[in-house]
Order: sequence, then C-alpha cells, then structure tokens
Amino acid sequence: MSQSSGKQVMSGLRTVKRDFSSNSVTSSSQTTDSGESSRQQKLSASERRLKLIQDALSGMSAPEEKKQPFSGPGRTVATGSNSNFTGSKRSAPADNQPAAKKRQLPSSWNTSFDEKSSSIASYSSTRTLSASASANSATKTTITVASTTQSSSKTSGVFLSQEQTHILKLVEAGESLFYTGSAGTGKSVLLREIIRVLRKRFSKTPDAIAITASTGIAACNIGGVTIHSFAGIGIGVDSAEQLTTRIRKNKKAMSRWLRTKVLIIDEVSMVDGDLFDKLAQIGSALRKDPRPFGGIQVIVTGDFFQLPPVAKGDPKFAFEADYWKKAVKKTFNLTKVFRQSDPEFVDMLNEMRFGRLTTDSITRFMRLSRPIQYDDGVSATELFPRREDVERANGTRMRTLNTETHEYTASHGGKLFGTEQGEKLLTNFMAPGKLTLKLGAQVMLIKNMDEMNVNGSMGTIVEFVEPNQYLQNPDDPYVASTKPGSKPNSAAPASKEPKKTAAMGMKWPVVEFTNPKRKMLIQPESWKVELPDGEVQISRTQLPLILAWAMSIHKSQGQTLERVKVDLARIFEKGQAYVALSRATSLEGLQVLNFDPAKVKAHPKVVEWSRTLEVVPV
Ligand SMILES: Nc1ncnc2c1ncn2[C@@H]1O[C@H](COP(=O)(O)OP(=O)(O)OP(=O)(O)O)[C@@H](O)[C@H]1O
Repeated sequence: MSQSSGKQVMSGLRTVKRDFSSNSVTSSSQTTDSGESSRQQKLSASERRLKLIQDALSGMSAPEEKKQPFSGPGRTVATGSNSNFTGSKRSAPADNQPAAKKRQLPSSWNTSFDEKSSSIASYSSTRTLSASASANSATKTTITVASTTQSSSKTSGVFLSQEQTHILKLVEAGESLFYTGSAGTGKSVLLREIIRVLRKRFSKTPDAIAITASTGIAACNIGGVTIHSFAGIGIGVDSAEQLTTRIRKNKKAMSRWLRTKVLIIDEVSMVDGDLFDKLAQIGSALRKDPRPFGGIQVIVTGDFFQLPPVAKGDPKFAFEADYWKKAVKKTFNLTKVFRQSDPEFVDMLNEMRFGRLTTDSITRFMRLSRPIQYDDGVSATELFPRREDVERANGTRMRTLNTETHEYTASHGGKLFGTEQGEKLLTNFMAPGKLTLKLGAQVMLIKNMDEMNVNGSMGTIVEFVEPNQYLQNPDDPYVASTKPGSKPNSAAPASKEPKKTAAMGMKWPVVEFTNPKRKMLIQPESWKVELPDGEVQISRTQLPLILAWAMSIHKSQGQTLERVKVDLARIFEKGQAYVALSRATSLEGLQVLNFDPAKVKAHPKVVEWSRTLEVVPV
C-alpha cells in the first residue's frame, strides 16, 4: 500500500491545512501483547485492565540475573551452540518474484534492543512431526539450539511529516510536551524516532532516558518498562509523601529518579490523573527541584479516546491532573493520517472515534458486512475482543491443515526469569512461549525484518528448512545489494544470513509474504524488558511469528492490517470498535459484521477535553 500523495487525509476535531511530505509505507508498527495465561481469558474487561496494571508492577526487587532455555517437551537430541553455519548458499531463484517496492520506514523501526543485541540467546525448539493432523499421533523430537540474536538496525531514510519533525525538534530542544492523534497518525513512528535520537544523544549515559508506558504491553512495545516499575512506587496507591519515603529507601529507584533527564510516558490514556500528580510531586521532592517531575523533561503520548485508566467509578484522566498543564508545556495533535489514504474511510473512523456517527457513515459501515474473497490464499485477519475466541479460530484453521506440526519453544533470560514477576512480564510479549506452526499456516510477522517485511506483514508458511539449505532468491533486493564489492544495504536483514549456531536438523519456517510477494526464512529473534540502567528484567527468544487467521483486538493495537474482519456483536468496551476498525488500511479490505452504532462510544470527558486541544501550527 502506498500513500496517495495527492490526498490530504487528516484527522482530529480541529484539522489545519498544511503541506505534508508524501510518504509511502505499507504496513508496520510494533506491538506486543499479553500472552499465555489462560486465567486472563476468564477475566472481565475491567479485571483484565486491572491485571494489566498489576502486571506492570514487577521489577521492584530484582534477583540475580538468570538465563536459561526453556526445556521443551520431548527428547533433547542436540545442542547446537557449537554447530556453526558457514554462510548462505545462493543459487537459482526460488521463484520469479517481481521487483519489490521499497518502503520508507524510520530507522528506528527496531528497538534499541535489536541494535544492541549481538549476544547469543539460547533457543530451544520442539518439532513435532506428525503424518496426520492429529497431535496425538505425533512423533516428537526436541532439538535445542543456540542462535544469534540478529542485529538489524536500520539507517534508511526517515520521512517524518512536518508536524512529526516539528515535535521531534522540540524534544531535541529539551521541551516537555504531549502529543496525541487519532489511529494511524504516526504516534508510534514518531516515538520510536524520538527514542532513537535521544539514545544517540545520551549514548554515554543511557540511563538518562527513562522509557516508560502505562502498561506492560505498551512498555514492551517500545523497549521500556512500566511507569510504576521505573518510579519504584509499587501499585502507587499511597500518598506522594509516603511513596517518596519508600523510594528513598530503594537505592536503585532513587538513582533512576536522580539520573533521569528525559522521561517518556507512552499510552498515557491509561495513567490515572492522581498518579500523574504523585509522580510530578515525587520527582520534585527527590530531586529537590520545585518544578514538576523535579525538572525532568517529560515526553507524553497516547490517545485518550482509547482505553481509560482503571477506576472503580468515573476515571480521572491524566489531562485532569493538577500538574498536567505545568508539566506538559506544549500539546500537539497529529493530524495527518498515514494508515488510510481514503478520506471517506478516515472521516468514518473519525466519527467513530468521537462516538458521533452520521447516518451516511452508519449505512456505509453496515454495507461492509459483504464477504470478501482473496485469491492469494491469505484471508482477512479476524479480530476478536476475547483471547479464547482467537485461539479457537486459529486452532480450527490449524486442524484443517493436514501437514506436519512444528513446535518452537521460546527461551528466556533476565533477572526476573523464574520469578512470579518475571512470569507476569512474559505475558506482555507478543511472541508466544510456545509456537505451533504447520505448512500452509497463515502467519504475521511481529518484528521488522527489513524495509519490506515489517511487523504486521502477512504471509503463509511454504516450507520448513535447515538454514544452511535455504536458497535465497537472488532477485531479492537485499541479495542484490550485498553482492561482493557492492555497499551492503544497511537495512538488510541479518536473517538472510543463517544464524551462526543451530543444531543439525533444526528447521525454520519459510514464509511467503503477500505484500510484496516475497519468501523469507524466519529465524529466532529476541525481545527484552530492561530498566533505564540497562538491567534486563526479562527476555524472550522466539520466532517472530504468530498465527494470523485471528487476533485479539488488544494484540492488534498498533498494527496496520490490509485485510480485517470484525464482528462487532462481540464488542464490550469503549474504544474497542474504533481500535479494531482503524487497523484496516482500506474499506476494500475491511469486513464488518453486526455493526451497531450503539457500540460506538467515546468518553464524554475526553470528547469535551479534545475540544480544547489546540493544533499548534507547524
Ligand atoms: N512519517 C511517516 N511516513 C510514512 N508512513 C508513516 C509515517 N508515520 C507513520 N507512518 C505509517 O502509518 C501507519 C501508522 O503509524 P503508527 O502505528 O505510528 O500510528 P499510530 O498513531 O501509533 O497508530 P495507532 O494509534 O493506531 O497505534 C504505519 O503503517 C506507519 O508506517
């Protein structure tokens, strides 16, 4: 998908006319999601929100660093830490693939973890070979291997819009600010760029930047920790004075507060207003500086039209906090929508965001119930509010595939690994602890591999191969760019090189992606949660794939999907319908069942507040 440069697709209550650079991007963005706990499936909506917050409360007292692979079921037949690959073999193209169009993606697509990680992460996988689709008849072989975490930082051109650039410059100038914007306006893209720039600036004192978010999932998404974890405030219910006393007794938390120069808070919509005030006061007290947050530069972002703070009654939003205006000197509303290029669709989504649909839009949404046929075998991803529905839908599709089963079990590390807190943190990773794949399975990439295959790219598993047997298509732009003598493409994925270490017989999936049509060997990647001082709390190494016939709305947050199917009859929370439908890039790729205008609701306080939100001209 490319943005149509001629259109001005804008969003927000107040939009301003500006010239924006045209950008072409297909799909992207980083997200993580809660994972495996079946307990979580049974929780009510508010309980789940509460659990998210509780999940965020880990990391207060870290035990000694641990790092150990998960031992998967079955028989361990090989340890591959010393079995090296000698390099990829290239021969005839696997198929005649059209020259793929390059995407313009920010260089910050990959988290700092990717950039830094060259360490060996053990990866253990369980490959279940089964002649039939029945799991019972499976012959199991467990192969334990070690693989190198790929380093795939990008230096490709960043084409931030004018308004994104303006905000980035103010951040660089040391301004404290808040920026928001509707779905698809590039908040995450900008945040990643901000983080990249700040990391570069503070490369000698990395703990000067505190990257935080309101929930563990959101924090994982940006390679940070929860705001509670950073602040050392437990669940944060005590008074600011009590919490200050508590932090003073916690050497590490105290040092974090004193060393931080920039505090990033993502998904601020879920930060309670009282908590925001407490944090502002705690910073002043600890740093002996009367300014909010003790003079730390704060960069706050999020969309208040999405999930509200967890509250028994009416939530108190961060924008209602006494210190909000004092702490956040400038407020921006990103207005250019990147995800959708169709102005009609953008308008419909906007109306939905504000919970005020016109009759026309209702009719148009209703019409989206028609079935859509795709001829390349990749169906629309069905979005469900509940995880059990997702598992059921993916499971049903998997069972129809009469092909061998491959099971990949993640390996883990970090100081909290093996503790209850660590287990909770692991639920925030998008990558599952155990990944079961089959030939023909529809999958989604959950990490940016290069300019073309990014987080959100959809495809089908067409092969399982040993990496040293994999023949890369020589027509692939990355192969071309790394011919002897040519300058290597800095954005080229490390994955096209076989991982340095893998057990003999270990097979990884080859995915044929749809847009652009291209095959890629997928090997393990690592994710981690770390504190600003670099202390890794928890890490997971797993294949960067998830099954993608169905996905939870929660997991889809932050994703850009070309084919989406949503049954709104299942929606039960404010903002869910908006999040789900706004993942789609076009009306053509969106099917909506049981559209009900009554389910499209926005919080009145947010609607009211958004009226006062000025768009600062850039
Ligand atoms: N400057 C840009 N140039 C080109 N594409 C961009 C730019 N900024 C964002 N995009 C694209 O727009 C899409 C949405 O971006 P992003 O996920 O950052 O939006 P968001 O505001 O965080 O959305 P959401 O609130 O739905 O998570 C992505 O596909 C991304 O690649």
